[in-house]
Amino acid sequence: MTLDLSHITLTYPDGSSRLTALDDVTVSVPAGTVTALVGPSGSGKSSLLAVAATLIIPDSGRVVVAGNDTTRLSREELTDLRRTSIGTIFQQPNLLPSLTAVEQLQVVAHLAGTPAASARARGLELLDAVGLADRADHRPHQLSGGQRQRVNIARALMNEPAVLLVDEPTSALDHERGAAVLGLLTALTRERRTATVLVTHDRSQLGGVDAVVEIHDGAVTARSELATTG
Ligand SMILES: Nc1ncnc2c1ncn2[C@@H]1O[C@H](COP(=O)(O)OP(=O)(O)OP(=O)(O)O)[C@@H](O)[C@H]1O
Repeated sequence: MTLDLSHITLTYPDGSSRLTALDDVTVSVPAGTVTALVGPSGSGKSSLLAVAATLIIPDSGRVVVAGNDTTRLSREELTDLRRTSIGTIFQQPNLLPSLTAVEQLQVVAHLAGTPAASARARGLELLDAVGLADRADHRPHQLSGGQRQRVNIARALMNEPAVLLVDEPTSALDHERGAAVLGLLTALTRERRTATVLVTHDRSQLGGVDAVVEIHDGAVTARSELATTG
């Protein structure tokens, strides 16, 4: 398993008491597969993703990323793990307006200490993998919404993460572009062997995923394994 969340409980302050956002949630995601996390608004999906990203430390439970038990890591080691092993893709691409597509990717590699020439080569390779080889020198305002989300996906893969965390990546796209982005995410998950978690409201988007975990009021209420090719 490349991502193991076991017995995660998370509470938030709520006036004089606490609100239980996650209640003993266990999810394991093998390399090369996509697990969809579905559930109504407020059910705890984003909280679980933030726990998996090691951005929120749960009250109890264990988060193991690429074999690293994160509860045992120092703050510096966690930062390092996030940079090297976890890719995140959120609803809005959040690209830097003044940088070209390939430069968006190079920044990530630069922060991880990769030499500039190899970062550019890898950036171009990834833009090719997401179908944007001919848009490498375009800035965000020169790209469509779907193309911006593809740059975002390529950027998340720049440091070869073991874990890919994806939150509603198609919410800003029409159905056709959304389906294309999801198809791409599934294909890249298989090809690059990431353990991918996909948060979605939309059940029509579950076609290519390997497993579905349903969450209600912070607890897992159903799980199903679909065709696994990973
Ligand atoms: N920082 C916070 N402080 C207090 N309560 C929070 C905080 N973040 C989330 N919550 C609460 O925790 C519960 C789970 O929220 P979460 O954002 O994880 O749900 P979600 O399933 O991702 O919802 P949505 O689909 O609307 O994004 C909700 O009741 C929410 O109000």
